[in-house]
Amino acid sequence: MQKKTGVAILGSTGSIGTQALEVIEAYPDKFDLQVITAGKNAALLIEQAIRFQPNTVVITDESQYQYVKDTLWSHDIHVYCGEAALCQVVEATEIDVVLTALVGYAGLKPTLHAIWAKKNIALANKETLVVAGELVTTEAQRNGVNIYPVDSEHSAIFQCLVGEFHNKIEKIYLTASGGPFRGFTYEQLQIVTKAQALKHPNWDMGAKITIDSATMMNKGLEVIEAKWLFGLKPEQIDVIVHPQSVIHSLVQFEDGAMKAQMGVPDMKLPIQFALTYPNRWKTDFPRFNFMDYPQLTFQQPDRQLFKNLDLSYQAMEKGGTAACTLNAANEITVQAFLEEKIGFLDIAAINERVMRDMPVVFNPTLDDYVRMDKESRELAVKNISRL
Ligand SMILES: NC(=O)C1=CN([C@@H]2O[C@H](COP(=O)(O)OP(=O)(O)OC[C@H]3O[C@@H](n4cnc5c(N)ncnc54)[C@H](OP(=O)(O)O)[C@@H]3O)[C@@H](O)[C@H]2O)C=CC1
Ligand SMILES: CC(=O)[C@@H](O)[C@H](O)COP(=O)(O)O
Ligand SMILES: [Mn+2]
Repeated sequence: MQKKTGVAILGSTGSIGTQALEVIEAYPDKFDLQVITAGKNAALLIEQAIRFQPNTVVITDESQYQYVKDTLWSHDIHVYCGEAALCQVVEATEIDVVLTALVGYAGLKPTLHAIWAKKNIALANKETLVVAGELVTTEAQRNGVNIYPVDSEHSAIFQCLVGEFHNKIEKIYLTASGGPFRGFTYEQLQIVTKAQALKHPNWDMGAKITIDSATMMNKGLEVIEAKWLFGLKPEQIDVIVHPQSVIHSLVQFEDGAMKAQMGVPDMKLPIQFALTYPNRWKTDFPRFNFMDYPQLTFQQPDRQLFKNLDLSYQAMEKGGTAACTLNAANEITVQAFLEEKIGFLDIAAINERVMRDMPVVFNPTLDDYVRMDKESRELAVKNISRL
């Protein structure tokens, strides 16, 4: 009998995490769920732990540790809490692959620890590569670790590259839905609400990425993610708005041939492929029906109105800690928008100011990233208080 794949899911209570559990549940004889973790949602973590009986659970929010531990006392499950625990639990011998489904900068250190422990990574947490792509990809190479993309666009590119890894990429096109505010004017964007911004036209996702999609920062983060995953230069990465989100992205090779990967917008397929590469396992995921999509359309993104996309290209061109700064500012401004402390257009405006005013450290160490993340957050908070 073939050995089961030992899996750790960091962020099992989120949108990607819960869908990953559906994938795991469909193959009980092939996956061995070792670790699940949550930020604050203790109730769901407990429910998942009882259902899936992993070896270990972590609740990052320390105030909920006793509750989780007491509730799971009769189960043979290790319970830990805090950020440091995330970095430790990924190192367990039984784990083959770590799915990074937590959101934001919090993903960086656990991912690095998993890489240092020589675990393959199924990467949903794009911020890890945005913040520290240089360090993370170097460490992955040094440790012989594969990083399999989960993000739908990067999974699409990766699927197009299977059997083509020896061929040179001329260019890739990342498709963007354009978000809920595609086609809006400046005046309209001035008065959009949090509730409107949280309504993505095609995908049901966590709050932070949904706001990022609305500001097109998500596409900017994905451009940087693609640079590191596929070793591309900025001019080899283009963004095309495709409102239907059916073509998940495209690769153009040196002979001019283009390959695209398409399907209904459903994250379970990219999650599963990241866990089963190079194999495809039979699923009952929804199938594509051409008659549901009589027209697939394309347009240029509006880079003047959706400034975050350009800021991401600028950060990528600058290199060093520039993207770490942009990401930090964006995490603060998105949270402030979600708390209704700033308006929609303030997000990109403050991100731009923080990028302009923060120095850039080149050839950064992990300590440099940690410091620049902290200082960039502080500067973003200062900018918000000045509004
Ligand atoms: N959702 C999607 O379809 C897609 C998501 N992604 C990327 O995947 C990642 C996850 O996104 P998504 O699932 O939507 O996000 P969610 O907000 O739905 O879930 C985030 C998860 O991370 C946990 N978490 C949040 N903050 C922390 C923290 N500081 N420390 C530890 N754990 C934390 C949450 O725990 P809790 O809820 O218990 O507090 C939850 O389990 C993001 O980087 C996103 O950009 C990429 C492509 C598509
Ligand atoms: C599902 C996924 O991968 C998201 O990143 C999605 O692509 C967001 O949509 P936007 O194209 O609107 O950013
Ligand atoms: Mn995506």
